[in-house]
Amino acid sequence: MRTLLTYITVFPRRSAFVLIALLLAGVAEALSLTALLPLLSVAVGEADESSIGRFMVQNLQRIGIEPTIDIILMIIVSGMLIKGMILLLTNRQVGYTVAHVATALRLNLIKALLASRWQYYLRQPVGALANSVATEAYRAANGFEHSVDVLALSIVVLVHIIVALFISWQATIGSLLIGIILFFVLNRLVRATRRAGTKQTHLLRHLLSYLSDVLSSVKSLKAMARDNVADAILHDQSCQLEKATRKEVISRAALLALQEPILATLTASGLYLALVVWNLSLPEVMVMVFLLTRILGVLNKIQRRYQQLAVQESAYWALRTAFDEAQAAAERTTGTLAPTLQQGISLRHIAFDYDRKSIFNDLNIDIPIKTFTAVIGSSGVGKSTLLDLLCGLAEPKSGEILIDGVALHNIELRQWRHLIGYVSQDTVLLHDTILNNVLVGASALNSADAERALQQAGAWDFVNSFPEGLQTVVGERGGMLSGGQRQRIAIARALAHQPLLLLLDEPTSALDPESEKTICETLQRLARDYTIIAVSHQPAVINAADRVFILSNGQAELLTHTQNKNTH
Ligand SMILES: Nc1ncnc2c1ncn2[C@@H]1O[C@H](COP(=O)(O)OP(=O)(O)OP(=O)(O)O)[C@@H](O)[C@H]1O
Repeated sequence: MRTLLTYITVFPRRSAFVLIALLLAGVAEALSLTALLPLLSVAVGEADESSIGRFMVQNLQRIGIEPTIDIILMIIVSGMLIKGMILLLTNRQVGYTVAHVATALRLNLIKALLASRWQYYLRQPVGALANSVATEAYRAANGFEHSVDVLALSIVVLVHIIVALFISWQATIGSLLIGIILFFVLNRLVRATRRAGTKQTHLLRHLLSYLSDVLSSVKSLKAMARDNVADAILHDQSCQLEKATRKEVISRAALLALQEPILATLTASGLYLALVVWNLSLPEVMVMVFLLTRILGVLNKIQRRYQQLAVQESAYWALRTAFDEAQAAAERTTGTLAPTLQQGISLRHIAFDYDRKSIFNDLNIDIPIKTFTAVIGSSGVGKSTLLDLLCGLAEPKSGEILIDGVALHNIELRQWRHLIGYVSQDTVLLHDTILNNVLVGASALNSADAERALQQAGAWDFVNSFPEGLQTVVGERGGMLSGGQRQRIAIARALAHQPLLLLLDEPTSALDPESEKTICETLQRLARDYTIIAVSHQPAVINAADRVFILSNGQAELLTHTQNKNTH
């Protein structure tokens, strides 16, 4: 019930549309079948005493239609045709709505995740995210369909009951009692399905997070013949998932199989009472049988839909939890000022911790514009963290980052990031063309910008030598290119939008000396117009830089030229 109400409040307009459409179809069916049986029996002169039959005959006669057999049959057929038409339109609307709900859930989650704090994002397993976006969103959208269906069918059963009460209140009450007994007897199966659905959601998340981790490191695992370790764990998780799926299918099949015989037994008992114990007339019994089957048929349908909802709802709640958590971890954007970079960047007394691990305790760095600064230091000292602080992916515990004298927390963060070109330590390209890899996320740029950036990054010669040129597809994670080629494409990506500040994390670690020299010359040339900060261990980069900072003990020291020479 909670899921049903939540769906309706989250998607009120869509729910109302679908509900009305399903209701119209259901009510058309209820009226055409339930009300026309007594009408038919009145028309053929059977002793049907029901008020609704007489009421309908009188009304037909009032508008000049004599309720003969052929007219009545035509009315029944027309009623069913109208119902069919309404159902067709309804199903179309339901289809559109399910697709819309799935898309909305996906987009909301992706948006919330991308807007979350970097530290939060880092903790999210990629496979679980892929699972949320792909399978959970689809299952949750199906859950939406089932929940609206349950609601619409409940209203239809109410219409059936109201019409039926006019025909025979005893038969109606009897049907309802049987329906309620059936509902409680079989509800255990619905609960079992819900448990299986929740388990499936949980297991699928684990399985897919693990799978994506294994797939991203498959090369080294294969090379060491350790792929069987992954296989064993994946096999175990897949078996558990299979078990949960089996339970769900069994509960679903059991509900379907048990509904009919239990219904038949209860109906037969009712008939026995009616015919033998209460000695009711045959027309009365016929009406009673008809009502029993119709009302119980709809009640059964409700229970089956409810069971389907029970399987799918866990996907919705898992998705909702992921969305709420991502929203709670949204990046705080306190700043409103438009950024400029005409003087320089200063870090003043910066302290920064990861949980309880102190990385910086008193970091002071000045970076004038149009300079090439290299940052060195032993592994794990905090070089990448420094870049994270500069682009606002991490926030200092205390101290200030000043951009042209303005504190970064007073600057509009997205505008500041638009001024940055960033090359990360691990170059992972998209499985797409070189052109799209360079222009990704910058819709205002075109192939001329990509070509210029590739030339600046020293990548144009090899790109141009490919038969497909810019349209060459680079393979999964850029696997069809060498490490150095991938790195140069990543540098081109950072240069494509002509940023003012270039942040490079080990930009030449995968390059041969010749390519490294080209990149360093490029960086020196770019430093005439841009401000460049490069984290690196490579002597070539350190030599090319105008200034070198060494990080140690949570602080930074500017090396003199002689110290610089001595460090390598
Ligand atoms: N998201 C994180 N959560 C917790 N600790 C982290 C996180 N990222 C990095 N660290 C820790 O902070 C320290 C500094 O990490 P950082 O990546 O900045 O080092 P680095 O100097 O760039 O290292 P390397 O030269 O090896 O790339 C490391 O000890 C690392 O384990």
